[in-house]
Amino acid sequence: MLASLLMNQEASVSPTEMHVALIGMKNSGKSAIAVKYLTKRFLGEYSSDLEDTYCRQESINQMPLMVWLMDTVDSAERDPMRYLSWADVFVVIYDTTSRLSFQVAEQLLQQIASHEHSLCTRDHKTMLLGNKIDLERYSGKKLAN
Ligand SMILES: Nc1nc2c(ncn2[C@@H]2O[C@H](COP(=O)(O)OP(=O)(O)OP(=O)(O)O)[C@@H](O)[C@H]2O)c(=O)[nH]1
Repeated sequence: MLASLLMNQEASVSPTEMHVALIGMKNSGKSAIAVKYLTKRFLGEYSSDLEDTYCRQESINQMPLMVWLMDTVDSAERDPMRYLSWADVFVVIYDTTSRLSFQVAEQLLQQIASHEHSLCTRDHKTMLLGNKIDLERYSGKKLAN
């Protein structure tokens, strides 16, 4: 998923670094996705309630690209500008078995769109990512139409 963002990124001006913010409702799987990107494995145990930023060096067509990944925490008390003013790429994550997490994702997409229109001239990319599809498949739980 992040690799495809990187491939798209190379089509524009070659950047030396990229800021990616993982946002979404609590428990949607942001930390799991960060851990998977960083370690290439799905780990059941990790600390997920801390907000942190990680980096990983990628190589796209032999050009180095430093990817900074902000694993955010869903908290009404924190200022969304911490990621809105920072990220080049927003990955909005929802849990495919939770309608509420999809509604939160919709609100986040609106928040990003209004930030882009009113405050920010930088070019962003935004991706909506449905997570936990394994649960949807095996438990039969899925969002109603
Ligand atoms: N079955 C399944 N479980 C997942 C998946 N992704 C995450 N989980 C589990 O869902 C729970 C929440 O995942 P987290 O990565 O902590 O979610 P989060 O969005 O970072 O949560 P906060 O940091 O509290 O906002 C954990 O128990 C994960 O192991 C997935 O793709 N499939």
